[in-house]
Amino acid sequence: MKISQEELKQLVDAAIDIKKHCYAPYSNFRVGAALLGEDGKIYTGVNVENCSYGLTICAERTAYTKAVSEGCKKFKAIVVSSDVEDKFITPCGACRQFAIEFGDFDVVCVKPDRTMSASTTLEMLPGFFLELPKDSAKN
Ligand SMILES: O=c1ccn([C@H]2C[C@H](O)[C@@H](CO)O2)c(=O)[nH]1
Repeated sequence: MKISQEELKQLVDAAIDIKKHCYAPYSNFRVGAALLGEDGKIYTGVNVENCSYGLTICAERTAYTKAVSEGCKKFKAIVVSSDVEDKFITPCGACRQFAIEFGDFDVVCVKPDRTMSASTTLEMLPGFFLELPKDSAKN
């Protein structure tokens, strides 16, 4: 992992704490995410569900969207937290594709007891699709 133990601890704390803001009345499945930008800031996110179920946005994509809209597009790591105690909950396919758009960085899944499983965006989506527009450096 490229981040320090102190950064990891802060991300784990934030990912667990932010679950209190989840809006998951349909699944009752809470997910919290904490994303560390290369700007040093932590961008958190929660899953936000909708009565039209397919409109639901995952915690991870909430965090990426918050970061980008606040001017940060480069990331060091994301920590994903759920309430599931007996296995690690890993990002869904949509969140993996959303993440790889922003390059290769650490992805850490954490259980309520703070045990962790570490991976990277690249490991999680081999053979990914990515076609950046030619003038993407400007954006
Ligand atoms: O990586 C994931 C997978 C699922 N969910 C959310 C979506 C939905 O609200 C609930 C159950 O799928 O969990 C996330 O936030 N992140």
